[in-house]
Amino acid sequence: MPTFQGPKNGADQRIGIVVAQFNELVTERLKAGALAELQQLGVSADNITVISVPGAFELPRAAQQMSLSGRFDGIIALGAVIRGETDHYQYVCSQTAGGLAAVSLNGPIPVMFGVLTTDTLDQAINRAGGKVGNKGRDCAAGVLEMIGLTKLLKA
Ligand SMILES: Nc1c(NC[C@H](O)[C@H](O)[C@H](O)CO)[nH]c(=O)[nH]c1=O
Ligand SMILES: CC(=O)[C@@H](O)COP(=O)(O)O
Repeated sequence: MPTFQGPKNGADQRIGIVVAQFNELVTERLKAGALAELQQLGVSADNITVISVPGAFELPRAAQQMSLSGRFDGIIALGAVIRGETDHYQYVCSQTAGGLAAVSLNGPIPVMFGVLTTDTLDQAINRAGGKVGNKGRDCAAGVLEMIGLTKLLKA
């Protein structure tokens, strides 16, 4: 049975990265991981645009503007939502995830969900280059694959 997997070669791919500033101790590490992986996969630094937003809740709007600009082939959205004392966490997580999913589903290009949603700072750091890995790196590899699939299935 044939299965399709998009190429992970980044040559000529134009990538938008939108990063939340909230918990920047974590999100800067996610960004570094994404940039390192994109470079290793052959994406030119000239083809990467990074923009920052205040927090995860603002990621979907920025991703939508990037998606509709026509200037990108794929988007990586990075953030770190860490539970506090109230139920605010639930609203931020659900609206951020739902908003980014809608931009990816309804827009012309793929959007990768690189938003950590954790109970503690340690859990977030462990997933931003610590012992569990780097979600930014994961999203970088994934966005190239999704771009390849998008182009393959559009053809
Ligand atoms: N608590 C966290 C937030 N909260 C801020 C929201 O994302 C948003 O910027 C604000 O409600 C204004 O619209 N953001 C994170 O990224 N991470 C958090 O842990
Ligand atoms: C995820 C959040 O918005 C959270 O950091 C806010 O903290 P708190 O619930 O203690 O106000």
